[in-house]
Amino acid sequence: MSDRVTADAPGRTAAVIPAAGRGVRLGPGTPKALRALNGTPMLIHAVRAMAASRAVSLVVVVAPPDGAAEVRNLLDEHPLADHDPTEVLVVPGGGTRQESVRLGLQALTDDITTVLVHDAARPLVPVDTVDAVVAAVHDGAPAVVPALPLADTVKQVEPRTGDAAGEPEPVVGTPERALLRAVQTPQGFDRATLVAAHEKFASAAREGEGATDDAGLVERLGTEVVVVPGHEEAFKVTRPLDLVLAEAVLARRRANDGF
Ligand SMILES: Nc1ccn([C@@H]2O[C@H](COP(=O)(O)OP(=O)(O)OP(=O)(O)O)[C@@H](O)[C@H]2O)c(=O)n1
Ligand SMILES: C[C@](O)(CO)[C@H](O)COP(=O)(O)O
Repeated sequence: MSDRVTADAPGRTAAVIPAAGRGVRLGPGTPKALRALNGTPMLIHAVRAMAASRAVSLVVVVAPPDGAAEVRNLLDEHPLADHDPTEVLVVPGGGTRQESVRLGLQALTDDITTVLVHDAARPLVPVDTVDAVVAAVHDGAPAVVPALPLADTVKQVEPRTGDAAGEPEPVVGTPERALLRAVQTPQGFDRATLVAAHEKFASAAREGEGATDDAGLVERLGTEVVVVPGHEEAFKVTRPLDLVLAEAVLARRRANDGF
């Protein structure tokens, strides 16, 4: 457990964990957040990653819309350590990530002033990254994202749709890589800023014009978002090969730490 961030900031810090996705890109099966990594559901790893920060005293898990009871049972079967005071709530999610986060925000207690939003699909984020995000919010940034430089060159293309789907896509540009960052979670926010963004743009999600991350909504408000260093182990489990990588990271941790 890190001691970089202590509980002396004004108000409490909560983590909302959207875990309501199906995991279509991972392939058929159990909803992604409930699939096992080293025998433990991905969601449990993500909850433990948030609870590892001494700053986080409340976790709100956003379950699949019809899966809140199953997720509650799973959490009860995998309790946090005896001395860990973190409270864990479960609420049902929505049809998009944005909608799920909005529903999770509604479960926050009044004394929460700082909110992290962390994908269940990023189960291995190290506590130092969590604490760096919290520290930046406590230092006054209304919105903070952890991010890494890109390893690949990125091309902007003209997507092929309809009858042309599958045909080669014309390249229309190459953004300067040094100016790009691959954004991870947890993203951290002043609570009022994040809630205002989600309330203002709630209908955008329903109309297919939602944001793929929470900071994107805050940007639409015109509020500054800043970047802190992310971590390679905070990668998102999206496709089958990511499961192999996640198991390898856990094996390396076991070998290094004996946990
Ligand atoms: N309606 C949704 C969709 C996604 N998520 C959550 O948002 C996070 C990031 O989404 P992603 O990795 O895209 O997960 P899925 O939507 O499950 O994946 P896919 O797009 O492959 O179906 C995940 O923790 C996922 O559970 C959510 O809470 N509610
Ligand atoms: C929030 C996020 O993980 C930041 O990189 C990402 O945008 C989630 O995207 P997805 O489409 O839900 O995979």
